[in-house]
Amino acid sequence: MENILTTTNISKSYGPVKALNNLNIEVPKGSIFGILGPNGSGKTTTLSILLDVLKPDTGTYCWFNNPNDIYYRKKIGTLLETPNFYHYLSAKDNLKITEAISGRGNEADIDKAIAMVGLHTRKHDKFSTYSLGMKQRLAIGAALLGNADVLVLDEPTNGLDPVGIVEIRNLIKQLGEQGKTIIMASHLLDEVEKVCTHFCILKHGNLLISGPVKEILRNEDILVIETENMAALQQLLTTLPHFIELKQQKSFCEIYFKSNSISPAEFNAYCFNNGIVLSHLEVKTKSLEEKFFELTEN
Ligand SMILES: Nc1ncnc2c1ncn2[C@@H]1O[C@H](COP(=O)(O)OP(=O)(O)OP(=O)(O)O)[C@@H](O)[C@H]1O
Repeated sequence: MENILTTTNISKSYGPVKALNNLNIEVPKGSIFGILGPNGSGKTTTLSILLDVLKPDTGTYCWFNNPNDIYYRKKIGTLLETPNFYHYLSAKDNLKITEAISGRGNEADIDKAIAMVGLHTRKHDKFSTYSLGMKQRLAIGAALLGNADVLVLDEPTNGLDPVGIVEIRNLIKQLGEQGKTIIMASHLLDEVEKVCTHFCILKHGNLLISGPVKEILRNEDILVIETENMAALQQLLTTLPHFIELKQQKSFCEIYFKSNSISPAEFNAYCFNNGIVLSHLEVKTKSLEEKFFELTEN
């Protein structure tokens, strides 16, 4: 898959604080790429460098596979902090002002951007009458002006109520389906898991992991089972080469295998043929939360 962005060994310090340490990430075209990390992990520093607001101490980055593309910023819409819209003006008039100040887009783009963020029927209403989610959708609309191919969003659901959060998450997914590449910083595991196709995790400026959400969360298969014959099962598991570990919960247990090593049907048959009857068998995907704590604790 073609990459929209590649970074090579980017480092940045603020005095004694190493905010980024040799960051190497690749963002595939058309992905929704989450930059995940706790407060102070280097997310905003990363976005600021990628948008040329801040210079890295060392390292390089390349947008659109073309290091000589001097117009690349025109193809990137950004939402780094909430824009100051005029409360007494409509969505359309606010975006006209944004367009005039930024020089991005034209009249037709404004209507298109408003339609893309689902504010078409409210475009003549005053900004002050909008819900929080609508206000943030308009901010994303402003980032879309000029028909940006890429959106860079810093914590796009910060400060929103639950309804607003759902609105923004759905909008980001829709824009991804329409072919936009979206790079978003977030400290919410759940958000990244629900919205992103790819992600990386930063901690103290170090990259812990990067790649497709599905692959990272699927490098182990977990089977949740119940049986009355636990002792025999434990004995049997030691004979399976791809068995990793067994975690005993209250009434059931979780069995970890290397990825794609045994299907649930094969495991069930293997148990049955060895005299062990399973009263429950279910496949579990590791949550991003489990993976995150596993990575950050190591
Ligand atoms: N202008 C600055 N001067 C000094 N230190 C800074 C500056 N900006 C950031 N830092 C430090 O660099 C580190 C990374 O900060 P950064 O804002 O990039 O992290 P973040 O992951 O975006 O955090 P948050 O989620 O809180 O926004 C932190 O330790 C922060 O205190």
